[in-house]
Amino acid sequence: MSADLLDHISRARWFGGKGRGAELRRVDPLPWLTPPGSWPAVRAEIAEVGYDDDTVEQYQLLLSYRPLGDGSAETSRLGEDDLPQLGRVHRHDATRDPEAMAAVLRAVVEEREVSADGAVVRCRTVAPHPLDAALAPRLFGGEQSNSSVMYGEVAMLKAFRRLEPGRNLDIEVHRALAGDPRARAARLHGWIEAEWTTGSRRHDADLAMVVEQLHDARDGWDLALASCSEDTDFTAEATALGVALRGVHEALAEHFPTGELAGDALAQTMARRLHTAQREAPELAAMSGELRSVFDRVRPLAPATQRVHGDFHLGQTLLTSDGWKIIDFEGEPMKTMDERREPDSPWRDVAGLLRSFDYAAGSAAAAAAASAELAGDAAAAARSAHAWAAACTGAFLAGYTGGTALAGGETSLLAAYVADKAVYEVVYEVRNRPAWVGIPLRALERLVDTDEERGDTAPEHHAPENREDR
Ligand SMILES: Nc1ncnc2c1ncn2[C@@H]1O[C@H](COP(=O)(O)OP(=O)(O)O)[C@@H](O)[C@H]1O
Ligand SMILES: O=P(O)(O)O[C@H]1O[C@H](CO)[C@@H](O[C@H]2O[C@H](CO)[C@@H](O)[C@H](O)[C@H]2O)[C@H](O)[C@H]1O
Repeated sequence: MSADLLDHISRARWFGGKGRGAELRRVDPLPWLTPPGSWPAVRAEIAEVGYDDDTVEQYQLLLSYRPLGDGSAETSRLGEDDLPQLGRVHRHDATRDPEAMAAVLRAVVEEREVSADGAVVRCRTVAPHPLDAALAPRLFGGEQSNSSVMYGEVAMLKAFRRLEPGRNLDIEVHRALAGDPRARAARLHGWIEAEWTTGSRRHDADLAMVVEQLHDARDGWDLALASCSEDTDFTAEATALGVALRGVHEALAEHFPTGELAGDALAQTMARRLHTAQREAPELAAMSGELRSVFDRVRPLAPATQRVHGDFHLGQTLLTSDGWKIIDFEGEPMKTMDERREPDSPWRDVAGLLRSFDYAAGSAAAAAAASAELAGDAAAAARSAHAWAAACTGAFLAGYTGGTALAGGETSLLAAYVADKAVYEVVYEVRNRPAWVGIPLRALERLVDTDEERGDTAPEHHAPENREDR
């Protein structure tokens, strides 16, 4: 196994196992996506990474190989190798090698299906599609957990890095919603799937998806943070985002199974998540009694369930020339695939976005406090940021509900999901961005205080009892 591959993985932005004692156990090459004799030769290779705690993860390496001295760019070069089929070659990260990514698109457009040594890779398209092998590839340089490449102004290919068995959730949802005008999601144009064997184990996973490229797409988080920092009105955007989420939920409810959740079980799951979270964030213990009361209020309810986004936040929204679009339907990264597929209450997504407005406020207030000019007036900056978030919350809920006030049961459900999401965020921040952990912790403290004062947990809006529980 080549040392350059471990180096490539451990430095990559998409590698989730940093600092966990990762060991590269094996690398299994899949069949070539390119025809014999063509350069660069491109294929996916599956890296199995093991950790100290005995867990194992599989990552996709998308690699291209070129003859030595072919003058190719050094920026994408990872190392050198001797391959039986190719001889002495340079190995490149294909996602940084435009010719390689052009070859990948050609394989998709031609719906190529290749097999070797018991492994198979199938490229699929969804008709009608605008894909054309001549579209020029351009690496997407933004923040992300996979690797995306844009093709002309038409399509985006997202190569999944950490592989999960079976159908990828993003593909599953985009495929189901394709053509539904309520969906506010990019259209699915194609995907690449694979099956292979390691030892006696058979694996199957999706390697990549190709979707419609959204134009003039501005990231919802960036827009909201800028608006909050400058204290401009974001309520029209928030209302439109509520309308967009409602459309997506209506479409998801039609295309995936629906059901009902026992309130008791929901309260128990949330309480269990809180209990587990306290191991990593002992600060939660001081408010766990009050938070349990918030969860207990959903016990008498029987909320309707359906497929939801599952990890909805401003970073999963894009404001495009065609209005708001919602992306990344892969659910919460800390849940198992089965958990992420489970029908859930749509209030989970509503709560996710409310938490995101609070994050924008927390982040803007922290930046204001840190800036020299405003240091003297940090409390005023925080008040203004929280007033901004409260206005966005009201506007978003109005868009989502069509202006109908929430019923008591809905208010309790929403408050429980808001608290549950903030508990999740505390753990997420402890693990990934310890400097941010104060944002969800302060939100939980406020929620608990408000709950004690009011005897309920309405997130800053009225809740007359005039709607059925959804
Ligand atoms: N269909 C699209 N068209 C244009 N840009 C997109 C599209 N989908 C996602 N993006 C851009 O890619 C970024 C990462 O997308 P995301 O689906 O969250 O990737 P990841 O799963 O790798 O984190 C988004 O923030 C957005 O800027
Ligand atoms: O986008 P991912 O699916 O990887 O989601 C994870 O990371 C998010 C951070 O990038 C995290 O979101 C939290 O921080 C956001 C600001 O950076 C904020 O808008 C969200 O409301 C907050 O939850 C998300 O929770 C996590 O699953």
